[in-house]
Amino acid sequence: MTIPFDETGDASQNFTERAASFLKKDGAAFKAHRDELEALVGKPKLVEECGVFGVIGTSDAAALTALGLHALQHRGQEAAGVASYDGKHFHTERFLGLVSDNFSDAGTLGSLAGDAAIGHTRYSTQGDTVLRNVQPLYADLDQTGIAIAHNGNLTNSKTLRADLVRRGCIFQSTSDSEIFLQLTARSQYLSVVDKLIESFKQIEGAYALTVLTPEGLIGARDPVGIRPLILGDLKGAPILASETCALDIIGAKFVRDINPGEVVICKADGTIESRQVFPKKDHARPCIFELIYFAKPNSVVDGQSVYELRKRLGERLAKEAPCDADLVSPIPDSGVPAAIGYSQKTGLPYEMALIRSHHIGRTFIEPEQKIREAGVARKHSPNRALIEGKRVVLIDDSIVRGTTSRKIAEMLRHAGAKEVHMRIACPPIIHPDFYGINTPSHDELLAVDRTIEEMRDLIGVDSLAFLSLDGLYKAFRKGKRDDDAPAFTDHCFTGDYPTKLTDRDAEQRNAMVTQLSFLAETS
Ligand SMILES: O=P(O)(O)OC[C@H]1O[C@H](OP(=O)(O)OP(=O)(O)O)[C@H](O)[C@@H]1O
Ligand SMILES: NC(=O)CC[C@H](N)C(=O)O
Ligand SMILES: [Mg+2]
Repeated sequence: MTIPFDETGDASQNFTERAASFLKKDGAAFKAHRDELEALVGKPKLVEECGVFGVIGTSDAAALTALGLHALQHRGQEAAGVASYDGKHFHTERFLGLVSDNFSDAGTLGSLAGDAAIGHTRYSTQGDTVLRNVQPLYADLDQTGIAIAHNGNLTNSKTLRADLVRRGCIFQSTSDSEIFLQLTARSQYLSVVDKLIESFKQIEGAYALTVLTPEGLIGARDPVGIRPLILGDLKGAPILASETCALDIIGAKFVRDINPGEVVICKADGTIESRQVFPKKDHARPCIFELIYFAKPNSVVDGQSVYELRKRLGERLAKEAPCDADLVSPIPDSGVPAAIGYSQKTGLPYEMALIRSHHIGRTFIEPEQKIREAGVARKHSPNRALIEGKRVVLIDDSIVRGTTSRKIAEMLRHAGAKEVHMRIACPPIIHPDFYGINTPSHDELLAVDRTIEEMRDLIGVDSLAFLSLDGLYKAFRKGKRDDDAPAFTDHCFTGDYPTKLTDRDAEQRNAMVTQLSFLAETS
């Protein structure tokens, strides 16, 4: 079988060996950079939005899962894990660090026996970056087992946890995702699928799940469809993944999105049973930030090309906020498609004012501010020869804490730019997120309680403009935002949260247990 990842592979090796060697080559440069960064700022807690994957009914299930996770690495750089099932036993391997750091030897992949596997790359939202929180999480149930990989964040997990602990449940992690296992274990239903579905009835918040059970590979998406989950097919073997880029790497076909509130049960013979466990909605309300930042540009999310959507954001931005400048440059990587759209619409030349190191990942999803700052400084360097004496308009997808924009503006000025302007391809982010993007507090967000002029001054640019909310919806071809039934989960701009926020409300009333565990998180 020749698939995109191993066109240059060694034909004398088996599939697992080729997958391991591909991951090893790809990981070496990244690892070198991580070591360098660690020497500079101390040991980082590697962190990043999670990616999930699952496959059933094929040999090499674990190797395919590791490749899928590698394609989803942009969603979580903190930790990675794979669980497999061989018909009798579950096997798991979970590590802190990148997929390529830990799944690049055939021995590790080979120990994950069976024709079904799931995997997870982690960007932590609840629970520190320690091994006990690394997914897939596994639990023994009555007469069977279950392994689970969760993308998203639950908004009532602390409340449920406190209640379960009072009733004698023993938690093994501080991750919100363990709630699925605890509630599933307590259900009186006979089948694992029914037990799991019963757990969903008590859970609030965002989840896209891949779950491994002896009854099959299960996929589930929360009733709103906040986080993405797709179904694919590899020569009759069902695949579940966060994004289509994970199908491309293994040569699998896209079948369809999993619907909000839907559970699919995939069997080893390729059959797929679908259950709509929450009322069917006309459309999902996916998190708008997936399209703006999280998803890979070559992915297709809810039927739309992420690259094309981001280009349209740039075109719309050009219409709303033109700029008198000599050149347009992206803040790479996520600013690139919008900058292309902005350049094409305005006619200003598209140039690279910043050169991006290929050995450093995403910085926003790093867990600590000092790592984020060092990351931006080492990831981007100015293209002095191009920008000296020029008026530059920089395009980025978003400003969250302002770490990137502040550093980059300073960098371009030092490199001799005559003017530095900034255009942002989404509105100001003024509300925290509780669904899987780690911005749970108002205080961290640059745009909270600041005017555009105050932000401009703080960032240190000559002018600053953001895309309007209407412009965002129009660029995504959704017309004007329908306030009664918005097409997206867009609370970061509007404050309109699509689920209850039980834990947040309890915290505001000071009615919440804040110390989840008495075991030090370093253990
Ligand atoms: O205002 P901030 O808190 O800095 O966050 C916003 C920045 O972070 C993201 O980039 P990141 O480096 O994470 O990823 P990218 O390489 O995909 O652009 C995003 O694209 C913005 O550049
Ligand atoms: N970003 C995510 O999807 C995180 C998943 C889960 N809440 C965790 O912290 O591990
Ligand atoms: Mg960026």
